[in-house]
Amino acid sequence: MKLAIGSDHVGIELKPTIIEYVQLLGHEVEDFGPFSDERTDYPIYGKKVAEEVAAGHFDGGILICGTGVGISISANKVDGIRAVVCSEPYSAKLSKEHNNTNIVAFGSRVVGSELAKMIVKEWLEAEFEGGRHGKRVEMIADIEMEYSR
Ligand SMILES: O=C(CO)[C@H](O)[C@H](O)COP(=O)(O)O
Repeated sequence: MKLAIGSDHVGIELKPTIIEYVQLLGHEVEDFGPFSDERTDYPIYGKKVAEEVAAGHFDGGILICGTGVGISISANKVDGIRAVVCSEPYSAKLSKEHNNTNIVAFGSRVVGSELAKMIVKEWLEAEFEGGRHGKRVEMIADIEMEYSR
């Protein structure tokens, strides 16, 4: 898979470990910043990665901030994005199988590097099941359409 990754100043510490890990799993990954640990604002990077994924330039995205919450909320504001914030691998796996998530997020203040790797691995290896879940994901898109300007 071709993946986009981004963080904020809190998530930046964990980011190289995750980049190295996904490369080890055989994926290609591009970092959309930040590139220093100077305090910054997570919506910048949530939006950047989400736009890249929504445009079809990448197969999926990985986002890291302190909790994973702000950066995933920001990503979810971009049309076509279904970002999940996870602190355990089960939800990561099911979020792909049932909800066809295209971005996984987590918090570097919440999970350690080993748990983060497990979350990423489960998410990358899972596949959308379609069927009854397809209809529900379409219903999410309908809500998005209803509220888009
Ligand atoms: O988790 C986050 C957003 O959900 C951010 O990483 C967190 O809010 C950053 O806080 P601070 O500026 O105090 O380091």
